[in-house]
Amino acid sequence: MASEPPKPAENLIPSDSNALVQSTNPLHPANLICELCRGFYNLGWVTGTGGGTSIRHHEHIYLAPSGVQKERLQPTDLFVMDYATRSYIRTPTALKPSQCTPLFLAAFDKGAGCCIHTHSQWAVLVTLLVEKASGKEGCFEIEMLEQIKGIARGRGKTGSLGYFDRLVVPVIENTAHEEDLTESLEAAMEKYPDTYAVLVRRHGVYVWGDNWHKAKTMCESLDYIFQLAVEMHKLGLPWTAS
Ligand SMILES: CSCCC(=O)C(=O)COP(=O)(O)O
Ligand SMILES: [Zn+2]
Repeated sequence: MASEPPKPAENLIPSDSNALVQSTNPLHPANLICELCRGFYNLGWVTGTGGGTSIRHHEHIYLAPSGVQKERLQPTDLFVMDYATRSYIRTPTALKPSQCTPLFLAAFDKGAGCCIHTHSQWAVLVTLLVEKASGKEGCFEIEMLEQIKGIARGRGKTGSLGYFDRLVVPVIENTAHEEDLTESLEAAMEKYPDTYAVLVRRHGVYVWGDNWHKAKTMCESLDYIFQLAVEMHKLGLPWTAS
């Protein structure tokens, strides 16, 4: 998806490679990523090209290009990676894969089927408030909100968090380059094995789930909670009882 109209010879891809991304099924990952990114753009989650989403479909990883307007993605813009070998089996001409690729792969290595990265302003503001409250390292913690029930209990566990459960989302420090976040994201995943999200200070959030439906539900629930938390803070209301 170049910003200028393509020259006739550009974006020519062998037809067998196109078969990986062309389907009349709206639930095909290539169609889903385009539809999801349009929705995420309208939520302010992937503004100015940042953020995005990736889906694992059996042995294939579907990835958007880097630095493109995510709301205008077409299925033929997508990269496809073989998960086992980490080699690209579809590479659109003149495009680079998302800088978030190693972070998405970290989520897939934990069993995720979909990972969403947003630059939501609510997520960014929450990381600033956590910084203020507890110094450099920290977690966003909140309890007694109905929407917490939108978050799964943890990997290998059944069901969702309950109203009286505390939601804990680790915060990692931002880096100059997206891919350099990978090590600290993986460390946070190890330290908080039940988490489905990691906030990135002054940057946004990574949210993953067993499939696109669960990842989207949790991302929406978290964004709602982050917004509420910012408003609660402005009103002087605490996020937790203790
Ligand atoms: C304004 S985007 C800065 C880089 C970034 O944070 C990001 O998420 C990039 O994602 P992409 O998929 O466009 O490589
Ligand atoms: Zn980002």
